[in-house]
Amino acid sequence: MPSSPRLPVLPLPHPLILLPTARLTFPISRSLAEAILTLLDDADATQPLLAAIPVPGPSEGDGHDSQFDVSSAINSLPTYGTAARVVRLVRPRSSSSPGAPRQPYLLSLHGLTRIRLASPLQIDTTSLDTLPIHKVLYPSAEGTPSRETVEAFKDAALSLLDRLAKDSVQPQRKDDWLRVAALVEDISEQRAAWMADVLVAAISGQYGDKLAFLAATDVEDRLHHATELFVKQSSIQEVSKKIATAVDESLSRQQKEYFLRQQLAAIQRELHTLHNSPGTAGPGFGTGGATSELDDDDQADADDLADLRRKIEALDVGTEERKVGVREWRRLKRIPQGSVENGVIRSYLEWLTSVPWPSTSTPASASLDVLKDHSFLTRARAQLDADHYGLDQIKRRLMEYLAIVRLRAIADAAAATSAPPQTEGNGALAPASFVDKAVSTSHSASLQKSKGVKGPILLFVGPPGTGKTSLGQSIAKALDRPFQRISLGGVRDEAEIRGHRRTYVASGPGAIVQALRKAGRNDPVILLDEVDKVGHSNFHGDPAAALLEVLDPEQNHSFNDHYINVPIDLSQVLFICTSNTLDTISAPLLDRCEVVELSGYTYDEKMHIARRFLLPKQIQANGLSDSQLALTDSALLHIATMYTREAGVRSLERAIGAVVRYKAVEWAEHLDTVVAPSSGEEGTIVATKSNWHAVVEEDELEKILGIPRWDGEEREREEKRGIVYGLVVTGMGEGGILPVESTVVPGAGRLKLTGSLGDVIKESGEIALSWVKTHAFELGITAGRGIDPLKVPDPIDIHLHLPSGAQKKDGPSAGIAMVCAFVSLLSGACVPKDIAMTGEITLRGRVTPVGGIRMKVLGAHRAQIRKVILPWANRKDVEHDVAPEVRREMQFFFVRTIDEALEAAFGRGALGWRRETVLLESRL
Ligand SMILES: Nc1ncnc2c1ncn2[C@@H]1O[C@H](COP(=O)(O)OP(=O)(O)OP(=O)(O)O)[C@@H](O)[C@H]1O
Repeated sequence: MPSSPRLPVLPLPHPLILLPTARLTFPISRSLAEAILTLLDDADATQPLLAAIPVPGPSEGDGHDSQFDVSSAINSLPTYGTAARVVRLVRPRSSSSPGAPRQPYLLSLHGLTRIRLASPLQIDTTSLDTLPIHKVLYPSAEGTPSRETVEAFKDAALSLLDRLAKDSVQPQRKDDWLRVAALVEDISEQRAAWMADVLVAAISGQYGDKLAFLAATDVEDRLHHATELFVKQSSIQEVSKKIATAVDESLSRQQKEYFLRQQLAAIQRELHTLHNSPGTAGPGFGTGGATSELDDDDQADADDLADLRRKIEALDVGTEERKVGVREWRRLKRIPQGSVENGVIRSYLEWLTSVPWPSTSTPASASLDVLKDHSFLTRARAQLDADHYGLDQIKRRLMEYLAIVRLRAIADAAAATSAPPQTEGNGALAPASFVDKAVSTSHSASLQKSKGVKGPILLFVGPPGTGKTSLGQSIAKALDRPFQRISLGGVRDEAEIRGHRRTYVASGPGAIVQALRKAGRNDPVILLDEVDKVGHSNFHGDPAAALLEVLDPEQNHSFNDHYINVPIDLSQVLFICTSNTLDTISAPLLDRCEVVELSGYTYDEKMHIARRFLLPKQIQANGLSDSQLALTDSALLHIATMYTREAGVRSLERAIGAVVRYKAVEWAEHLDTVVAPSSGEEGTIVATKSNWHAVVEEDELEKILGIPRWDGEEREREEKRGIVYGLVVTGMGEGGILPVESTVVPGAGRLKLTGSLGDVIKESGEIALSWVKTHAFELGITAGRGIDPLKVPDPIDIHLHLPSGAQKKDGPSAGIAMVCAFVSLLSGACVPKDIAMTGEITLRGRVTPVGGIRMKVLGAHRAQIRKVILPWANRKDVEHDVAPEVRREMQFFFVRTIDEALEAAFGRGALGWRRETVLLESRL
């Protein structure tokens, strides 16, 4: 070790640092190189020594020698550094071309030992051309570190070396680290400090940490610094390894999948050419070399993509749908084929392009031509008549509706033609056309149009099978537009109408978009079936609110399906709603609709419908002809009255279908038995008709349809104390009769009500009993005024029951039936079994009007009831709504008070009235 206390000082450019035992090569300026050359010359044979002093950056400066400041040219250097031997100075090669930049000189130093500058030194590090000679001190000889410090150092060093060896990709490097680890394990305590210098110089670490390590002259201190540095480096190494592995894994999975798919495609191509080459019949492929469209996946895929591209190109430039289509197409191209994301985007694009946008749908002129035609209304009427029997009022209403649709469309078209001409956009999907221009399009024109006056939205209300759906179909046929039906029964989730957002797995568009796609036009007739059964606000959103948006002419020109996520114009769609009842339809929805009531058919109408529509339809559907099957009128009526008792004709159609099928089987068996096996020609079938019974009589029906369902109903209906018949409308909108049964049980004057009754109907029961109690003396039930008939002579309870206990019942219209039941029960008089009644009562004894009269009267007629007691205020309903043939066959009593109702029910003088009553009877 040289003993000279003065050495030339070389500041190392930031962030270089030279530790004892390490070697460092770095570029220096020409002037500095010349200064070092002079040193070399002076030193003769020996290699000259330098004091290599690190020049810290601003962040590291303060920790050690605070005078250092890189921003100024004159810097105070730290007072610690390394004595280094100049190993080599490389002169740059002179360049052949004159203008080329000169290569720098390269200086190699070998660190020997730590030194300290005897006094602080100020130096200009930016323009250094001489090496200042300065007095240096060699720190005192190193001592031996403590055992614990050395152990901690070894542990940290070994774990770092182990990690470095593990993470090394090159085997040679791995071996090197392991060899160093072996050395560290065997190192003695005296050599630990030296080992620390070697290791810290060899690994990468933070500059600040290394500076601190260099500044530590005390051995113990130095080992602590080294231990810290190793621990820190180990964890950095571990984290970076983890990140690298994670990134690597995800990348390699994608790449692997991509390569495998490519290979698979290549193998399939090879196999395909192999099987298609002449003379090679592939084993196990059956068809030999024959090509099947199922084999050529690649081609089909390419065709699909080309088709998709064409469809996007067909969208109008500047429209939202086009912009989204183009954006998604670009994404599709970026994502590897076969990946999940690719499939998701593709199916989205397929949906997007299959929506009938104004630009891609049938031109509006086509449907306008139909409407403009002078014979439109006549043809529409003919269509309605051809599809439906009767329903005169409804057909008249529909004709009005169609006339409005026509006038509106013609007025809209006139307004559109007087608007300024539209600019046509370039439809090609060439890259240049991807730049969407803000051109006005036919889409925006249609948005404009839709702001015109709106026709009403029809709502057909009626029991099942009364022709609501088929009326919708007839309207579509009359308008020559596609018909789509959306069933809303049981829809609880808004997404079923509006679609799921694309973030959902397996998301898709809602019912409206699906119907539009099936229709293939933007102006179909869409029937929203069973709007009364759509769910209301819940945690799945509010389907009723979504429906409101669809039906609201102010909003539906930009309907937003969550999946498609591009506003869709529904203003050209004709919506028709159907429902069984009005009770459960939300008020805002009802507000947007115009109600058309279909109450049900009389037996007479059913006979006509059956003969003209249902029977021919079933005969044709079952492969027979008119000459092979006929039903007598009495047989048809028997089916309608004894096997079905519904407002509509669906069960009737089903029953007729059953009869036709039975006869079809008989006909087939008949053919088998009479046609000789040798004569299998057509002519022989005709010849056998002579002994075939084509006509179905009434008495055959039991054999075919089983025991009549309603046979015993009339017989079972009893004229019994405490029982009267009320009139009801079921939840399906169907009218009918319902017995009101009451009986006396021992008790304490209470009223017991059963039969799934709601609050309103229970209150009716209380009112009825109170009225009867109040008038018990006048009615001859009690011997004196003020006597409670439920307490005197014996304390009793009254139990009132409405059968079909599983069905919920509510409403006030059973009021008079309950009064009659109580009066009958307490007086002993009976109400004849052919009388049914409906009407709400008040405590003062008035009878107030009720709803559903038409359905109730028709239901009563079907149930063979011939006398009906109704509130006086419902007189007009009967006159207007009930068919004349039904009115002719029935007797109506319109009553204003309970007194009148009792007289009508029990008959004049049947009750022991203790006062004069006035009966206002009216017969229609
Ligand atoms: N007036 C009629 N003339 C001819 N056929 C009719 C008539 N009314 C109903 N039908 C026939 O009855 C069957 C049932 O009718 P449809 O399906 O339209 O009933 P709906 O009222 O829509 O019932 P739902 O409420 O259950 O949907 C159809 O085959 C229809 O053609």
